[in-house]
Amino acid sequence: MRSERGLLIVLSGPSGVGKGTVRKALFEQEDLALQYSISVTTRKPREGEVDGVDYFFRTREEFEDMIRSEKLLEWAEFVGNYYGTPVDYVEQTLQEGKDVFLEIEVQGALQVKKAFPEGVFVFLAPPSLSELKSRIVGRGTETEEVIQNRLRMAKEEIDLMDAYDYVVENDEIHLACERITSIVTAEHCRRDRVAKYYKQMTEAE
Ligand SMILES: Nc1nc2c(ncn2[C@@H]2O[C@H](COP(=O)(O)OP(=O)(O)O)[C@@H](O)[C@H]2O)c(=O)[nH]1
Ligand SMILES: Nc1ncnc2c1ncn2[C@@H]1O[C@H](COP(=O)(O)OP(=O)(O)O)[C@@H](O)[C@H]1O
Repeated sequence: MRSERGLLIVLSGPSGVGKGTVRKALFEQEDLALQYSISVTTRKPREGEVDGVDYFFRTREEFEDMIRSEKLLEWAEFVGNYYGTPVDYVEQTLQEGKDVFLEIEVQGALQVKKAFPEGVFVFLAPPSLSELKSRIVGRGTETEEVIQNRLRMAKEEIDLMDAYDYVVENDEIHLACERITSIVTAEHCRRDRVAKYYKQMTEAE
């Protein structure tokens, strides 16, 4: 039997570790049936990014309005831009019994943990800091100054690893995906078993 609410899965970790890449690979696995929560950001779209698909691209005024009207489950300012998760989509989708997947930075993940301690928190870790730097540089989307800022933040973020339920190394994309898939499957099993025994106990009362 399946518990009614969906699972909230939060993938976080330092910029450049491969969160976006691993998330895209995970969403190619249809059997997982994860629902991706599209974030709102004030960052300018990169080439090829589409509003409403990659992000909801908004102005700072629009974003601050969303904060004031409590439309965000969490939000953070990251390297000069705002990023946030629309709360209604997450709530509605979990209510429908579907699993919601967030891919967010570390400060936001810690806020979600306070609001949804029952969520599954996964930290994606680089094989090493030098590999992390090569990935950010290799992506070629950031200036040297932004790269230095992101690396500085990465060191602070790695310090917060311990707050997560799981740490998954992103050495190879397919291996990281397999590990996350196993985590989701195991968490479903765990919740289903708890729900089964809970039901038996309440029926026996
Ligand atoms: N807190 C928070 N972080 C987000 C959200 N959406 C994306 N991020 C994170 O913001 C950081 C910067 O994202 P982005 O500018 O797209 O760069 P990239 O992920 O490094 O390619 C990444 O660590 C994202 O995971 C969100 O809704 N909330
Ligand atoms: N396992 C991996 N091995 C080698 N390169 C990777 C791996 N995962 C991601 N990358 C590369 O690292 C760079 C950063 O990945 P990205 O998904 O944009 O990171 P994030 O979303 O965490 O900022 C990209 O160029 C991507 O192709």
